[in-house]
Amino acid sequence: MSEPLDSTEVYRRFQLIANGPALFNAVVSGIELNIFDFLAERGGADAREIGAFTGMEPHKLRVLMLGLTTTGLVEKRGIDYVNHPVAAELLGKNGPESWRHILLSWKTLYYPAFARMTAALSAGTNDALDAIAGSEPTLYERLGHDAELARIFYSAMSAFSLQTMPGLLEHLDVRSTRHLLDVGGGDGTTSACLVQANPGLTVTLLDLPSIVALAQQRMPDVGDRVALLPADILHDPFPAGADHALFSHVLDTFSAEQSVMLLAKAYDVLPSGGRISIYGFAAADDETGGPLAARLSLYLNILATGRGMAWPAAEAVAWLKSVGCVDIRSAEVPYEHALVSGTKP
Ligand SMILES: C[S@@+](CC[C@H](N)C(=O)[O-])C[C@H]1O[C@@H](n2cnc3c(N)ncnc32)[C@H](O)[C@@H]1O
Repeated sequence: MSEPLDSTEVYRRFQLIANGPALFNAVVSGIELNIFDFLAERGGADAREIGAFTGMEPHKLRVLMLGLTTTGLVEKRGIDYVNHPVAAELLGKNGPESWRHILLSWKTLYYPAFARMTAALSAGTNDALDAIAGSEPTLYERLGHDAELARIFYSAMSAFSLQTMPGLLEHLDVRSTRHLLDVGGGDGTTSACLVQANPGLTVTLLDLPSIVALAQQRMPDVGDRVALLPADILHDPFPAGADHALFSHVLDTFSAEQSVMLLAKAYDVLPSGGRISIYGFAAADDETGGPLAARLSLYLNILATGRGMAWPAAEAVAWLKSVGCVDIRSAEVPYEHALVSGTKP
């Protein structure tokens, strides 16, 4: 006898997906109302105490706590609510690496755009971008018009970079690197972590002028070890002098043709023995998952740039080969990431 459908994993996942937008927003409300930190600080609290803290009307709080306990992120023990260890770790702390920044940015930028997915995919353009001020073709360029949106976006980007940094620091081989080019280095989170972890290393970060200005404000003090260079990486030449080029979470925002062109530009300015590393979300090579890669790929196509995806690692390997690299290595890293590196002979 076949298994009843409602006891299958796919059915359980279907229910989670179908009810997901409500539960996602309940978690965001928990963040915005500081419920996770309140529970973290106190080790737990009952509805009356949470009500006094949030100022919420008891019935509305009851409904919100139903949503939060349904996610499993908050547990009920007797009359007390406590954070599950996952909530305590990812949401209960308010540092720059917190998942709070990621969820708040998904609420503000991603999910309004996802409601327009069919139209954007059918049109073949990132149509959802028309909700963001400006006339430029990509989200990154339009963020230059809205300082608050840029802050929300880069707080999330930085949090994700910090969440995935241990994988990068463990697998990126910079033992023989003197000077690294951080291509599309964003707000400098990655550059700063790399120079802090590798005492002999200096970095030149390339990004759009408005993002370089943001990096100037947001980067921790790393002395003169990170140089910031405003550039349009598609059109401006790459500076000479580096012996390693890193593309961290960058090629996913470009088409395959543009990615190969960018890798060739990096290859051209590197000396013999120089390395190119590609780091980022990677869909499974057979393109059947996972969720982080699928979400990012959809977001890129309907909103951010209208192209690109969480490229499978096998594709990045082929690109490096096509520009002339040898000794190409690929490592799977947590958070559905891959690091693919090659050497210029
Ligand atoms: C997803 S972010 C990655 C940031 C950083 N490398 C990291 O790993 O956190 C992609 C970056 O590429 C930059 N970028 C996109 N198009 C660009 C262009 N044409 N010229 C320069 N930078 C660009 C964006 O401004 C953004 O900072």
